[in-house]
Amino acid sequence: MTSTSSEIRLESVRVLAGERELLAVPSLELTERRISVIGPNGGGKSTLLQLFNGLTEPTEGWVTVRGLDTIDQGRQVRRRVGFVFSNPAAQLVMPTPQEDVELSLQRTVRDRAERRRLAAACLTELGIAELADRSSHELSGGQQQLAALATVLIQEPEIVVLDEPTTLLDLVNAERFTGILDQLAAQKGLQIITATHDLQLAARAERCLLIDSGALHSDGAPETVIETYRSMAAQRAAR
Ligand SMILES: Nc1ncnc2c1ncn2[C@@H]1O[C@H](COP(=O)(O)OP(=O)(O)OP(=O)(O)O)[C@@H](O)[C@H]1O
Repeated sequence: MTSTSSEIRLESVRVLAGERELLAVPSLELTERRISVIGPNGGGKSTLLQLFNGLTEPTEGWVTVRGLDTIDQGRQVRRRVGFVFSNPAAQLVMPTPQEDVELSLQRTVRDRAERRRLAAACLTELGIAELADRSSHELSGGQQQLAALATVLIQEPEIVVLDEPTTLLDLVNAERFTGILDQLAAQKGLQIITATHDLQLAARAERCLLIDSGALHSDGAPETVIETYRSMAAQRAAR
């Protein structure tokens, strides 16, 4: 895995659905290792995240990842940017976690025995070796979330984007998952970008973005941005 810092840039971006504007970001540059994205339901967090690997195409403007255009050079971008969805079942398509992780290696590792070895090592590193050959459908939401993360990490992305990764996790597993993200950023040098309603998780980032009504409302140190979000929520609840 790379240990150099990554960089995502947005310039004059607008995302429209028909006439409706879902997101507008005049200019944004993301270089920090840990970034959290918070904000009210429907504010545009997922839309923003999906711009980072070309899952969503900007209607206007452009998005680049380390100089690569997310649409024109989408394949190269997706090799660098792994995406973990909030619903892990969407990411687990094979009968078992072991097979799913092996599948992620199919294009890059030709030897089947090597794929098997690497997949097992990845599951072990995430502490879920014992789940390798269990039926994915029978795993708990939290176990599925870790298996889904394994299918992304095995591809050695430089950037990992996670859309509400801890919603299915109990306190112990949320804490464990968060520890794994900390480690990936600190030890492996990955850039980790997480959209979350878990403000404790959001606070662990170096930088926090507050997205509201399709716009970047606030951007800075997590404690400041989270405080802004709390005040905004309190005002709206009082209306
Ligand atoms: N494909 C689409 N077509 C039309 N509207 C969309 C589409 N995807 C999202 N939206 C709308 O865009 C807005 C932003 O949605 P988005 O999922 O980005 O918000 P979010 O901040 O991630 O919300 P949540 O916290 O509820 O997950 C919402 O009003 C949503 O209904």
